Amino acid sequence: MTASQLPQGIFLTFEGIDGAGKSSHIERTAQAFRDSGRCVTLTREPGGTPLAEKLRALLLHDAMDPLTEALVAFAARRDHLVQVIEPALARGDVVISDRFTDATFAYQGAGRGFDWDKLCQLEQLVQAVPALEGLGAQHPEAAIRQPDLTIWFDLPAAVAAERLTTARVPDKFEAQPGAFFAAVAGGYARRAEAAPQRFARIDANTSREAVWQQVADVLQAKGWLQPGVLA
Ligand SMILES: Nc1ncnc2c1ncn2[C@@H]1O[C@H](COP(=O)(O)OP(=O)(O)O)[C@@H](O)[C@H]1O
Ligand SMILES: Cc1cn([C@H]2C[C@H](O)[C@@H](COP(=O)(O)OP(=O)(O)O)O2)c(=O)[nH]c1=O
Repeated sequence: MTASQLPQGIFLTFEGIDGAGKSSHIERTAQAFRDSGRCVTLTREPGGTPLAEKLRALLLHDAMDPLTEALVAFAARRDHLVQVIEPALARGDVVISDRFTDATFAYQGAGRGFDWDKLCQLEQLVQAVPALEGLGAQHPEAAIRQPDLTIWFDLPAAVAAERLTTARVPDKFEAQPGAFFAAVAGGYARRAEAAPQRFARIDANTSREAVWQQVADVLQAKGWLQPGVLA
């Protein structure tokens, strides 16, 4: 199959505070794309490559200042982009990542208070990829790799905290107080406001099936999936 015969790759990210419900729907989303005949690369951040997974362990468990956290997160992202995401998109895969750069803005920016403009500089540096070189002249936002769609599971921090009390042993971030997650949620809202064409907000404060129906409606509205595979 020549390059021109490959399907157009799709880059889809799931975002939201810990406990918002991302993991509960990401595999079902991947399977819906597989059932529609697409190859899927299902991945996560921080992580997705052996090196990025080592950096994940440091990020989730070692004490760091916000700049250090941001640099570790973006270092993991660069390896993830180069080793996994870009090759998968070039093959025409549907890449579904549990978290991406919006999480860095939400957690290190809004949650930890790190400078938003400096995060934008890191975003421009790390997400510049050969496939998009030269596109920035006409459309600056097209100059770097960004998700085609970000599904944002929006949930009040207090509800997320209730869901997590028995769910799992908390990592460094999950052990943060409620006010931290309220700030993180605000960070996601700020990113969504700045890029409304890229974000689809899901009201995650409802039943699993009602959340799934919202996800299915978004994917169907994009024309990426037909109703039959979303049952
Ligand atoms: N719609 C929902 N209503 C109630 N509990 C939920 C819902 N969705 C997920 N959960 C539960 O909340 C916890 C966190 O869900 P998870 O999908 O792991 O969230 P995330 O991946 O965003 O951290 C899990 O125990 C999960 O079973
Ligand atoms: C991608 C990313 C994640 N994080 C945080 C958010 C989460 O608390 C944590 C990743 O954990 P999470 O995605 O919730 O995985 P799990 O379901 O295994 O807990 O890392 C950042 O602080 N910055 C980032 O750039």
